[in-house]
Amino acid sequence: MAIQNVMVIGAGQMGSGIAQVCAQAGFNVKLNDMKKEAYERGIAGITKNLSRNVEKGRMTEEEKTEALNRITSSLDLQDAHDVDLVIEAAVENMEVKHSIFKTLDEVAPKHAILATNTSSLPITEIAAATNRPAQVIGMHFMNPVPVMKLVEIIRGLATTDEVYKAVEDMTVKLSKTPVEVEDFPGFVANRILMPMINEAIFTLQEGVASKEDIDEVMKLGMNHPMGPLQLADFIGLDTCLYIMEILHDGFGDSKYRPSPLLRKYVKAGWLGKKTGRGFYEYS
Ligand SMILES: CC(=O)CC(=O)SCCNC(=O)CCNC(=O)[C@H](O)C(C)(C)COP(=O)(O)OP(=O)(O)OC[C@H]1O[C@@H](n2cnc3c(N)ncnc32)[C@H](O)[C@@H]1OP(=O)(O)O
Ligand SMILES: NC(=O)C1=CN([C@@H]2O[C@H](COP(=O)(O)OP(=O)(O)OC[C@H]3O[C@@H](n4cnc5c(N)ncnc54)[C@H](OP(=O)(O)O)[C@@H]3O)[C@@H](O)[C@H]2O)C=CC1
Repeated sequence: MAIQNVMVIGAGQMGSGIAQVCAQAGFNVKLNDMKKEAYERGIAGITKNLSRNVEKGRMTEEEKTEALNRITSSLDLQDAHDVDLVIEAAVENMEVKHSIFKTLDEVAPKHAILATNTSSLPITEIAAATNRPAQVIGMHFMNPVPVMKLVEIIRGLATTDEVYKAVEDMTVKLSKTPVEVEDFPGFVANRILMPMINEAIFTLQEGVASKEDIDEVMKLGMNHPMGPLQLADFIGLDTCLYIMEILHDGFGDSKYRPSPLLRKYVKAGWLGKKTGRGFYEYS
């Protein structure tokens, strides 16, 4: 199954990173979002990252221009009519993903693979919105996409070996390392990472230490590159809350209950770095 034309849905922090690495690897990319401003923000971030690569001698100015020329803007899902692979990276919400996958199933060519970058939502349930569940798969990149090596690949109940292999090959072409994971709440990455972040938020809520000190303990004590509260801000507190709710619902175990402080911040619109304020403030 040859993949050349890719559509990435959602030009936020994950979608723009995915579009960047696909374009750098030689794929033609349509970067779709509902708003032109979101696309423009996404492409500005990609341009900045590629310019940094040129400055650092990792690519030439010509290669940068070629990569940018491979990315085109899309504001309409109908543009999926000629793609081989879609990687959906819109908001972490089942209703939104169902609606996107339903439309994609109607529009995309019969052979096209429909992948989702969901952090935690069941692939099998997303696939059920389509008439091609055999061609639906999870392709879970890590943030920041251009830097992080891992992609969790998650099969839905019906995903075929051929589709798995095509996505695995594509991941290697993107210079990433694929790891196969079963369709279980939070997969592997977030089943382990997110309870740690949630526990750090409970630790803050209970006044055990300041946010800076909680982060310092994990950075200096465990050699984590970022403390858990800084990482939560980086991921997005809305996404962290969605993931905890999926774990809580999926396992029915109270150990996954989201911290009330996390809920409060999300209700306040303090979503982390992307909104300028979360546990920390960003200018
Ligand atoms: C929620 C989910 O579903 C799954 C997830 O993704 S969970 C989140 C997983 N990600 C992590 O855990 C990230 C943890 N943090 C880190 O690894 C590091 O702090 C970091 C890579 C983000 C930054 O590294 P750092 O050494 O602290 O800072 P810095 O020196 O500025 O950056 C290192 C390199 O990464 C690049 N970089 C940092 N942020 C970047 C971004 N957002 N986009 C592109 N490149 C970025 C920098 O440009 C720099 O590259 P050079 O080699 O050109 O210098
Ligand atoms: N943040 C992280 O660390 C990681 C996130 N993920 C997953 O990636 C996905 C995206 O997350 P992230 O990039 O952080 O989120 P962002 O909020 O940064 O970006 C999401 C983008 O998708 C847009 N969008 C929302 N609905 C639609 C739609 N129907 N069609 C097209 N675009 C849409 C949003 O527009 P608007 O803002 O206008 O709503 C926004 O521009 C989520 O499923 C998340 O769980 C996976 C790995 C890591």
